[in-house]
Amino acid sequence: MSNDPIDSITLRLGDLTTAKPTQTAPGAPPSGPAQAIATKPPQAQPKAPVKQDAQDVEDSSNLIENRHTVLVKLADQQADPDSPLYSVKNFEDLGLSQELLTGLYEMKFSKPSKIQERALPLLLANPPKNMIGQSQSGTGKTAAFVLTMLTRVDMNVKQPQAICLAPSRELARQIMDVAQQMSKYTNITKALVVKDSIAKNQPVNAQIIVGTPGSVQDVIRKRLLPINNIKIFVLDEADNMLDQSGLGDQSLRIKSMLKSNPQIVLFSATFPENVTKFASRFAPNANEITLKREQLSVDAIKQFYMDCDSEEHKYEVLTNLYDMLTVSQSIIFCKRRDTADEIARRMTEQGHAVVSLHGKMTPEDRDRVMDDFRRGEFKVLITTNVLARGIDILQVTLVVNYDLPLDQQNEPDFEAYLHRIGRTGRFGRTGVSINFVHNEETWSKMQEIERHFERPIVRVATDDWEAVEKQLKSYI
Ligand SMILES: Nc1ncnc2c1ncn2[C@@H]1O[C@H](COP(=O)(O)OP(=O)(O)OP(=O)(O)O)[C@@H](O)[C@H]1O
Repeated sequence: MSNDPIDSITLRLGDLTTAKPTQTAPGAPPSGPAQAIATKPPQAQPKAPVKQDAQDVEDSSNLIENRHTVLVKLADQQADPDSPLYSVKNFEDLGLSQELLTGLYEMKFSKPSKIQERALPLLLANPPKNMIGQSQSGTGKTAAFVLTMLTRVDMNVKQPQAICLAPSRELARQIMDVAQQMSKYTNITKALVVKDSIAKNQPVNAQIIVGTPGSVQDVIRKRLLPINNIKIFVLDEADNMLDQSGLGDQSLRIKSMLKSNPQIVLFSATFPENVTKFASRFAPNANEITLKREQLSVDAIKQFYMDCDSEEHKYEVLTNLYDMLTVSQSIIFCKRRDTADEIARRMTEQGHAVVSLHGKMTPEDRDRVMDDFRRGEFKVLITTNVLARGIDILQVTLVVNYDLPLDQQNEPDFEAYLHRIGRTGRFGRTGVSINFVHNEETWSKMQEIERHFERPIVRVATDDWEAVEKQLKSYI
């Protein structure tokens, strides 16, 4: 088995002999070398002197130290050909406009990851070609498709030109946030189309649309969103969007309504066999960047399991874990919404700063909870598979599978597992995932997962908390 994704990544190209990289984003002509771009970090505003005690001083120097360490580690990884973050090129070599580059540098993106370096020239080439792109969780797929959507916009056309669909409102909001930041130095207009985000009967004329399938389908059907000028149609978490009966039907229906022959772009960390054929039909003659199964896991995510005696013992182990560890932020995944609520209620009673989020909540509550968690007001988010995919919060260093992810046949859901643990260990950071098993059946399902990804899931004792602390602390 090769550990080098560059050697073993499969790159299937369509006929590129006539393709040229797009040089500019319309309305954003290139000028001058990259060095001319605003690369300096924004100047800190002078503040009135504040009294700091010794603890404060220590904390802020730690922060600087941590950020420095992360950046150094990232630079090392981006220079390591074995890493999915490796690249030989710079963003300036990838055919992006000056304005987008300025946005990127302000976001502290200094070098592309492997998927960005490989996918962007193919995505931006003319005539446009479809793309099926796969890369490990947290390796920067969002930037690849958001930059493509932004580059495809013709500023003279004041109508929607790019649609991106995502499986959850939280992910759609996050993608919109990335698009806002990346396009900060352009005049490109954007609209989020999720439940309750658009006033009733209000037309949607923004150039970039990001949303969930149901809501987007709804505004198109009501003829509130003109689709004659759509040039690019992106499905993030594409395997999920094409597989799930509801989302799959909706995505397919939206695609069939688009008569402008848009470029189809599918991205995900996983493309299980049962959807690859459908994906190829959905995005015909696509350039394909795919990974082998054994390349899917992010090695920086250390995987553990804890042997519990019973369902109730799982809760006890969970609270012991949180009493012992100082985790910056973490996500606990449960199978059912009521389990998520119940654990949140009990842990809150015991004094932990936790919150739950699931599909039964109102959109307003979901947004509030997510925003609070992003701001760090809660350290623990308890949720279901609704947040398994795409959510990017760098402070999350621990993921707990309180219930193992199982599919409708009660078999291990390998894709959900990979996406869940991928909420940590983002873009070169380390992370820990812990699976709770409590009987023969869950233990054997966990072993199937271990065999599937060919990565060890290491046992952590539940009777010697000192040992547990030692074992986990260095990673979290
Ligand atoms: N070139 C880059 N330089 C620095 N940071 C980057 C770069 N590209 C992406 N990032 C950061 O890496 C993190 C992960 O990126 P992103 O969310 O796009 O991953 P992903 O591949 O879409 O993951 P998932 O499969 O979980 O959806 C984000 O915080 C993003 O801002």
